[in-house]
Amino acid sequence: MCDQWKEEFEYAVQVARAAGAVIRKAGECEIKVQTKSCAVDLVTQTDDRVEKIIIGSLKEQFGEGTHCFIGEESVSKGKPCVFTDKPTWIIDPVDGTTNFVHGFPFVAVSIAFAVNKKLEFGVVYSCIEDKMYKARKGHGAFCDDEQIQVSDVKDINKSIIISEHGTDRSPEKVSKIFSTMQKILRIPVHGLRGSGTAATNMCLVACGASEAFFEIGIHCWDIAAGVVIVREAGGILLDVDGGEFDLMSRRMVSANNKTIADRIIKEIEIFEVVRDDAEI
Ligand SMILES: O=P(O)(O)OC(CO)CO
Ligand SMILES: [Mg+2]
Repeated sequence: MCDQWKEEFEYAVQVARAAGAVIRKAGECEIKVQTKSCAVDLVTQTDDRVEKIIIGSLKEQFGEGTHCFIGEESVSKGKPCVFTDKPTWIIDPVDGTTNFVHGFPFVAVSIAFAVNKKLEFGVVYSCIEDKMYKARKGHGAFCDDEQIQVSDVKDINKSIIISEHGTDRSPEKVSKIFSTMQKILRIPVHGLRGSGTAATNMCLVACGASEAFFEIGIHCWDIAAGVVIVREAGGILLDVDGGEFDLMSRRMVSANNKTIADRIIKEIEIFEVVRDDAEI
């Protein structure tokens, strides 16, 4: 029982590594860029190709009938984002597409697996850095073969906090995002950072480089794998209002401990986003 999903986990690590190699190679050639929801929400042929490779490999290995798949590019092409109790793979083939397009060197493959809507394991392959972050429920979190742990800092004044700006440039949202960031900077914290990939940001919390990462507007595929990695590294997940974390809500605070999380939550200006599992 304790080794349940071990085979799936180990296969996911292999698939993520192979997918990362495809992304690295594609980055050496000319990248054709298209847009999705708005002018700054970018997608490339590599996103589509890598998602097909990942889902194809998983289907071949574990059968199409029993497992479900939520993939960023499939959903953006109209596949409903339905999260059921069935074994479900949640995949972001290229997290940090904008970074990939610009050659900004933080791009990750994110693969998570959930059963009964509970996340069982997560794999984040930061493929330019060649770092494999992975965690299985109850088995700890690792970067390559080294076990990782969140930072033990409790004093917000000694923290580095991560957040991102997202792709929604409506004046109201941009103003709330920057107002929150200003308030956090003025606490003061040691610094505000953002790698451009939510999956990598969560791994930076998991390995103790940052005390917290929060964002409103991220998607389940950006963070699902990171959620397991942060939890297994000893960190916590909360909603931006301090309530229970909900993977489909597009709102998240991940932190090394509750003291840091609560302090940040006090400053977050919340704005509305449409849930990932909303019926459209
Ligand atoms: O590059 P992607 O997959 O669009 O994801 C972004 C946020 O949505 C970075 O995490
Ligand atoms: Mg993403």
